[in-house]
Amino acid sequence: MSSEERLVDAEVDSDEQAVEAALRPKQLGEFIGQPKVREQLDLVLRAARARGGTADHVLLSGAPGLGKTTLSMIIAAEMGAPIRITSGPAIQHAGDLAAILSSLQEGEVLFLDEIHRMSRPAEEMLYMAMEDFRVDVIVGKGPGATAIPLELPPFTLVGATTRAGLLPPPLRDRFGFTAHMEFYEPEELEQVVHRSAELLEVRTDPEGAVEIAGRSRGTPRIANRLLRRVRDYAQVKADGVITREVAAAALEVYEVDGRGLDRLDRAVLGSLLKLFGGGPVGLSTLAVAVGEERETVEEVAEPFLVREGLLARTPRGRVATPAAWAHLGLTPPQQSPRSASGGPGQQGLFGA
Ligand SMILES: Nc1ncnc2c1ncn2[C@@H]1O[C@H](COP(=O)(O)OP(=O)(O)OP(=O)(O)O)[C@@H](O)[C@H]1O
Repeated sequence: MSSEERLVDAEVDSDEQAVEAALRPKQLGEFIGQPKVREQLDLVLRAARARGGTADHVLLSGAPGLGKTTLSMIIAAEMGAPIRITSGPAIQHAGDLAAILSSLQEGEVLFLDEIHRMSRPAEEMLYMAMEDFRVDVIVGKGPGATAIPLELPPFTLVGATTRAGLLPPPLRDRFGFTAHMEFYEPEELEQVVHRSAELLEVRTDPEGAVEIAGRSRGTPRIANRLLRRVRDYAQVKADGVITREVAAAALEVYEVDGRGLDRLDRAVLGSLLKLFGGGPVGLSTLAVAVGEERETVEEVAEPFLVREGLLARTPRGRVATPAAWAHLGLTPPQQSPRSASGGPGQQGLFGA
C-alpha cells in the first residue's frame, strides 16, 4: 500500500487542491486552533500595519496539513498584499530565485513551502535578499564573472518547513517571527468539521463531528477529507445528515478506526502483537510479516503509532505499549520472570 492511497495521509492529494482552497479560512479570526500562533501573529501583523510597512519574515514549522499554506495566505490578506507561492524543490538554481525575487511587488508575500529543500546557492542568495532586500546576480563564468547588484522592493518571506531544525541556523536567524504549529485538539477539529460542513452545505450534528474529529489524527486536512467521504456515504446510504452512526459506518467502510488508524497501521500493530507477542522485534522482520517495504512501515505507519503511544522504537526493536493491546482488544501474554527482568525474551530471535 502506498501512502498516496491512504485516506489518513496528511499530505495533499493532487486532485483535492481545489476543494481545499474552497475550505481555507481567509482571515485570522476564522482560523481555528493554534491560539498562541494566532495571538503572536496578530501582534506582528497589527504592528506592521500601524507602521505602514511590510511584516517581518515569518517561519512556520509543523507537520503537513496543519495549516501553514492557509496561514501564509491569511498573512497576505491581513496585510492587503498579493501572495506568490513556490517551494524549495522548485528552486534549484540561484537564478530561479533571482527571477522570482526581482518580479515581486512592494509588500508582496512570498510563500516558500519546504524551504529546507532549496539548493545551497539559492539559500545563500536568500540570506541577502531577506536581510538587505538586495541580491547579487552573477553574470558570466570563471574569472570574468561579475556580480550585478539588484535592489528588491521590501517583501515578506513566509517559509514553511516540517521541521525548523532542518534549516541552517543563518537562515533560521533571519526570520523575525517563528511559529511552531501543533497537532490540533479534538474539540478544535470538531470546529473545523462544522465550519467545512457549512461551506459544503452538509448537515452535521454535533456527535457526527465528534466522530470525524476523533479519527482525524490531529490534522485539519484529514478532518476535511474524512468529512467529504462521510458526506458521500450520508448522501448515498442515509438521508444526507451526518450523525454519529452515519460517520462511524462510513469510516468503517474506509477502514479508518475510532482512533484514526487505517488498515496499514492496524496490520503493523496486529503483527507486532499477534506474531511477536508485542516485541521487541526488528523493523525488517516486522515489515516482512506485514508484507510491506521497511520504509513504508518506518515512515508511513510508525510515526503516528509512536505519537499515539501505541508503539515504541527501542534499541532492541519495536515494542507495543499496553495501550496497543487495549486498542486491538487483545490480552498481553503473561511475562515470564526472565523476560520481565530484562532477559533476552523474544529479542534473541527477532532483535533489531
Ligand atoms: N486552523 C484551521 N482552521 C480551519 N481549516 C484549516 C485550518 N488549518 C488547516 N485547515 C484546512 O486544512 C487544509 C490543509 O491546510 P494547509 O494546506 O494550509 O496545510 P499545510 O500545513 O500548508 O500543508 P502542507 O505542508 O502539506 O502544504 C486546508 O483545506 C485548510 O482549509
